[in-house]
Formats: sequence, C-alpha cells, structure tokens
Amino acid sequence: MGFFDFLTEDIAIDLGTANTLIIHNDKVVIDAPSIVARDRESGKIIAAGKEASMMQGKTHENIKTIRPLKDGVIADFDASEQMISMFIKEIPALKKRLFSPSLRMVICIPSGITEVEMRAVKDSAERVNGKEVYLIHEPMAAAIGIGVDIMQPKGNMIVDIGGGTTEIAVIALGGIVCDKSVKIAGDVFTNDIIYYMRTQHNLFIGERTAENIKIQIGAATEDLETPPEDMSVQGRDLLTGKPKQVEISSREIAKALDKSILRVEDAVMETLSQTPPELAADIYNTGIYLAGGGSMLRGLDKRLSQKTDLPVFIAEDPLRAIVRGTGMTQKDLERFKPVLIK
Ligand SMILES: Nc1ncnc2c1ncn2[C@@H]1O[C@H](COP(=O)(O)OP(=O)(O)OP(=O)(O)O)[C@@H](O)[C@H]1O
Repeated sequence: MGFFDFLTEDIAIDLGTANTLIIHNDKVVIDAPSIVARDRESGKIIAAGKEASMMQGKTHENIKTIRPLKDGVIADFDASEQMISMFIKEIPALKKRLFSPSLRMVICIPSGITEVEMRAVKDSAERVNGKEVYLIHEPMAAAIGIGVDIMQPKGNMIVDIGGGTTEIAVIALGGIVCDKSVKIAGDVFTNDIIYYMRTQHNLFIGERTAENIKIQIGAATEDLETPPEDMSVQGRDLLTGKPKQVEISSREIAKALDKSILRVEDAVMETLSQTPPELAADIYNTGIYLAGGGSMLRGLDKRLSQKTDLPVFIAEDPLRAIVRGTGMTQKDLERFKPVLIK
C-alpha cells in the first residue's frame, strides 16, 4: 500500500448504452440512464442521467438530448466523457470531500468497441482523475456478476440483452472462447413497438411511452401462462391528428417483437454451433445464463429454452449483474488481472 492510498477511492462503472451504473464502497451509488442534455448555443452539457431523460422528447430548440452511446459503441466521445464526469461528481461520499480524490477504476465496456474507442474511454477516465484504470468486457463482467467461476476449465454461455446490443459469449478459463454481438436489444424492441402502434393502430407514440409498454406488458411469446392485464396507451392519431387512447394486450406486443426475438434466437443458435464440442458438453449441463434489462421480457427465458433445448436462467437483478461483476473484479484485482485490460 502506498503512502497516499488513503486518498484513493475505488469505483466500478458499467458504461451501458441504456444505463450507467457506478459502485462505490460496495453500494450502487449511481443508476441512471445514459443520456445528457446539451445547450445548443453554448455547447455545454446542462444535465445528465434522470434529469436529462425527463427532457427527452420534450426539449425545445435550444436543448438537445443525446445518448452518448448507441448500438453498443460510443457515438459521442465528448458527451460520454462529460456524462461520466457528472456522474462521478454526484457520488455522495465523494461530494463531501474537500479535494477530489484520485480514483482506481474498473470500467465495463461493450465488447464491440474498437481499440481506438477503448483508448478513448481510458483517456476520458484519466481526465476525470482516474489514476489506475482497468477495462473489462461486458460478457465477462456479466458472468462474474452472475456468480459463474470464470477461471474454471468449464464452458458457460452468457447472453446479455442490453439496450443497444445483445452479446452472446462462451467463457472458459478466464477467456471469451467465442462470442457474437448483434444490434438487436432493448432499443430495437422499443422501436418495434412504435412501428407496431403506427401500422396497426394508426397511433403515433414516443420512445418513452413505447419503453413503458415494453416494461409493463412486453412479452416474447403469445402464450404466457399468466399474461399481464391490458394497458391503455395514449398517443396521437395519425389520421385525425388528435390525441387518442388504445387498449393494448401483451399478445400484441409479443407479435410486434417476434421478428427481433427470432434474430436473438438465431444468434444464440449460431454461437452454440460454433462452440467447441467439449465446451458445448458443459453448456448442455449448465445451461444458458441471461443478463441485461432485455432478459426481463416475459417468457423470453422459456422461448430460448424451447429453441435450444437447454435450461435457461435469468440473473438475479439482471440490470445490475454487470456492474456487480465489475465491482467484484475491483475488490480482487490480483485474481481478476487476467480478464482486466490495462
Ligand atoms: N422489465 C423489462 N422488460 C423488458 N425490457 C426491459 C425491462 N426493464 C428494462 N428493460 C430494457 O433493458 C434495456 C437496458 O438494459 P441494460 O441496462 O442492461 O442495458 P445497457 O447495459 O445499458 O446496454 P448495452 O448492454 O447495450 O450497453 C433498455 O432497453 C430497457 O428498456
């Protein structure tokens, strides 16, 4: 331990397309949508997280809401750096400090990002006082967060359905043996619902409404054992231009999402078919683990299980599995060094 170590704080960040989460002192201290609001005139970021998300779809000309990460990649470096910086400043225990402490950080990044983007994330982290910065790939963090012993010579399949991407990975001996990333995840499901409402009900709805529908009554199959009650949805009638309300069932949403879910299924099947036989044998016994917000879609586990003939398990608190795993690596940097990117 160095002399100034008491001045260093450890934080773990899950930098997601949809949500950014931060763990400090074993607690999730930030859990906010990855959105910022920028003033067009000054170019300044005026809000981040929940506050910025409330403005989404309701801004006037001078304010623009931006999602710095899109489709599992960083779409706006400057905005993402400022977002991270604002979130770090919001961490209650650090706010009280007289001097901003130097940080030892582990940041979880989408596995689709390039070397250049990784470098950029590290540079950003260093600019916000990161003294020691490690990166970790999302499926690895998810596996650790789920409680899989990733160092064992045993194959495990993780399917992480986030906002921008679905990442499918087979992990063994602390490495990713095969993986696949498809740009079909929560955002696409939300857009499917917007499209369905427009084409089937002549109803124009915004992203926030569509996401609410997905969370409240979204389903991956039309034959749920206990379907949720129908939901009233308000939007604008495309024919008359007037506000209108429609009753929507979970069956309809399953129809709207069917094509996208089929593509997730195909990607899982493809990854399985590329898995070396010894590891496939392990997965036959252990099954598939799901993480990420998209895994909470009703009936998705069952549908995937029917398709693959394998047991499918959903992670506990799937929205936090990744940040949990990232936090765990930070607590034991020595042990997890092989999976961390310096
Ligand atoms: N109950 C739910 N049912 C279905 N989808 C949900 C539910 N709750 C959240 N989601 C969706 O999960 C997605 C966010 O998941 P998550 O936070 O795991 O993504 P992320 O890690 O930010 O994204 P990525 O992994 O692409 O970087 C959003 O699209 C959100 O709408």
